[in-house]
Amino acid sequence: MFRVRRNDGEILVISNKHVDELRSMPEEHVNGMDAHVKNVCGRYTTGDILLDGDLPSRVIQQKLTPSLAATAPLMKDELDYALDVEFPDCRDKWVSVSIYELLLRVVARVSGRVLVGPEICRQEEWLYTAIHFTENSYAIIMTLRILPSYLHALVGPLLPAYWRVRANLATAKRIIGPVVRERRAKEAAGEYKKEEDVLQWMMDMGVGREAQPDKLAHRQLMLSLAGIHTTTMSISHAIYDLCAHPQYFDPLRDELSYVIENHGGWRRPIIPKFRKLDSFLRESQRMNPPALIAFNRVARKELKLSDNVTIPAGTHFCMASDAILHDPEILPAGESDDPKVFDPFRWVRLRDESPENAHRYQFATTDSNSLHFGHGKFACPGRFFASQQIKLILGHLLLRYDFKYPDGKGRPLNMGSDENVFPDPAARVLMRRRC
Ligand code: HEM
Repeated sequence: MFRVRRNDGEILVISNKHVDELRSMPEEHVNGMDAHVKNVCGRYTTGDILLDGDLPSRVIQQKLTPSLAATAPLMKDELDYALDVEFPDCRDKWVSVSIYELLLRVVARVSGRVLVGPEICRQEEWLYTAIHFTENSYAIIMTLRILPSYLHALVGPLLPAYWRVRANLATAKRIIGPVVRERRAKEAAGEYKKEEDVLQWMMDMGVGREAQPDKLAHRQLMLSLAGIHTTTMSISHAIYDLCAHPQYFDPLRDELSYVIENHGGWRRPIIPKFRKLDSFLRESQRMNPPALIAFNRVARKELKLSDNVTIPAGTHFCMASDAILHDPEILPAGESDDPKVFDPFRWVRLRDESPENAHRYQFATTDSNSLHFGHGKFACPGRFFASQQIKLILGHLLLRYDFKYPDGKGRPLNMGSDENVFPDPAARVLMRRRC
């Protein structure tokens, strides 16, 4: 157990042997949202809405995740459109691109189809707002974190990004509010076949204030913050890893082609059958995690853990998710004993080893050692959707394009800011159309 000092406060890093007793404690004792709101400087980024109920998580768990197979064809249609409008013409020639920047807009479009629905997901103003809300929020977070907390109230409102976030919120309300009201009016008139999207499910499941159009718009921005850049980073890392280890292009493409041909094509529920791709993504995330720490929680009460460890009330604590998956005692054996070696099919080999492993070790599976999506009550509810979206997009890219680094270039070093890890967004790769 040790403390990490950030300028805005201390975080206690505790052993993951405590995960199982902590993950099921009531949220009045151990709270994930308190830690998120602190991490995203909620008062200044408007992220404090996360403390105002858990409507998005309920909707994702109860409606989106069970409907993943049904949403896949909608996402596929939006992806085909997005690739046509966003990707460059690279037939018969190699073209240099910032794959991160291209993917950001593709992910905003494809996830938008399922989150905000067909009326909104192609509106340029929405795409701009959904993407820039996160960038403006991080500009606030990273500036304020340089300062001690007692200066935040003074400095926060002086930051241009503070006002840009509020402008993004006003735009989201202006775009989403009329759609909510129109859907409700049509429903009242009995002439509306409900859309199958998160906006509609939030309209249906929201209770009291939660269902107000302005609140729904704000929640949609928070979902953009939770899902667009994170998903883009995972796909970018995977492409950077593939270009650094090009011997894995063929096995992944063979699996994709085999499954598509033998299981009815992209419109059928084939994505869970991409087992090598799943394993590759999990290993890529192990090597390039979203953050060095995870399972951020705040103790709302003093916690007495089973081995007499006491965590005082008010403590922000977390676990060293990156170090855990680089610990040779913990990481399951792979082709090498060295945890620094990238072994993308180690997880699918483990899954094939025994029937009880069949559903373990997947990209979206969390356990006490695999914490990059959190674990337990506050674990990322969107991870199954993210997994589907990443495989859909990456699968299409691998079959449609070749990728490589420019001559003399290799994998760009990851970038970091406090605990967060990012792929270099400006790094360039070359791409060429294959078919
Ligand atoms: C690779 C992509 C993603 C990563 C790495 C990621 C990671 C995380 C992590 C680490 C947490 C905190 C878990 C905890 O405290 O135990 C979280 C929370 C959450 N995630 Fe994700 N996530 C991803 C994609 C998504 C997507 C696509 C959605 C939405 C559809 C989503 C929705 C949420 C929500 C609603 C929360 C709860 C906190 C909040 O509202 O911000 N995530 N995610």
